[in-house]
Amino acid sequence: MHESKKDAIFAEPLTQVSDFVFDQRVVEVFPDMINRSVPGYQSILHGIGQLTQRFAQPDSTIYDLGCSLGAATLAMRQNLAGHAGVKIIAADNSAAMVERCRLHLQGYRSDTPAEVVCTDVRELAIDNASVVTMNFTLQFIPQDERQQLLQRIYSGLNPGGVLLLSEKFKSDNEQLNEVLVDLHHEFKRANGYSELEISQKRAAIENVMRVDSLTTHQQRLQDAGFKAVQVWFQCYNFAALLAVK
Ligand SMILES: C[S@@+](CC[C@H](N)C(=O)[O-])C[C@H]1O[C@@H](n2cnc3c(N)ncnc32)[C@H](O)[C@@H]1O
Ligand SMILES: O=C(O)C(=O)C[C@]1(C(=O)O)C=C[C@H](O)C=C1
Repeated sequence: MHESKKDAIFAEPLTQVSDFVFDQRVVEVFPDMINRSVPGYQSILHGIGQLTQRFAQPDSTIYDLGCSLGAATLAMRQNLAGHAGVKIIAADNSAAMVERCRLHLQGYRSDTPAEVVCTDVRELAIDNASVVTMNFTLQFIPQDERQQLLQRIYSGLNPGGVLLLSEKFKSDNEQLNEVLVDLHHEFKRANGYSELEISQKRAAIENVMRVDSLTTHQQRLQDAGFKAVQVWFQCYNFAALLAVK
């Protein structure tokens, strides 16, 4: 995944920055983009693998919602050897992502079947699930539809099943939020992004990626019915939560 082309999508000055879309151009540079943009991305993938090994139930389905190129699917699949009757359904509504994801998964051998479907996750039936992963996807769903989606995920999970939810978030404290945003920008600078790239990317995602506070996420998960919720990873304004049914 690290050997992808370098992300230079926002490197040149744009007269008008359009809303960010997961199109073919993004597909080509996505592994580089996400590794240089999300602090702890590789650690989160590793943790998703570990948690999947623990919580996957025999003869159940595992979901990767907003799978992009299948990084979380691969992390989960590598940890499912010996889990009988488990299959993975990975879903994304970007046709370009889905096409490349299918090719990518073919490059790895596994006994766990993985199907990649091109659909809006809000339309996907979730059933007999033991692990549902949303690795930086909920943030792209309109805020007023997030509760309903979480509710559907909860209903599709078996007792003891888990939701693995990773999100960029904002702090409830305005001053400390600025600190977190600043540390994240420093991280991007250290990874070779220029001020122009950072500010143009920020403008591009502003309207399509609305972030909530961790308090809001925790409250929603509780309201959906999850009996236990735990943050298991955090770096600056990026966090991963484990919610158990
Ligand atoms: C930041 S990427 C996710 C990264 C990926 N999960 C990983 O671990 O590498 C967000 C993905 O969610 C997808 N997405 C956004 N809204 C969606 C929706 N309503 N239904 C399905 N996929 C969606 C985008 O196409 C994109 O591929
Ligand atoms: O680049 C940023 O500032 C991000 O917020 C990163 C982020 C994410 O959080 O999912 C945003 C969009 C995608 O390109 C990949 C990563």
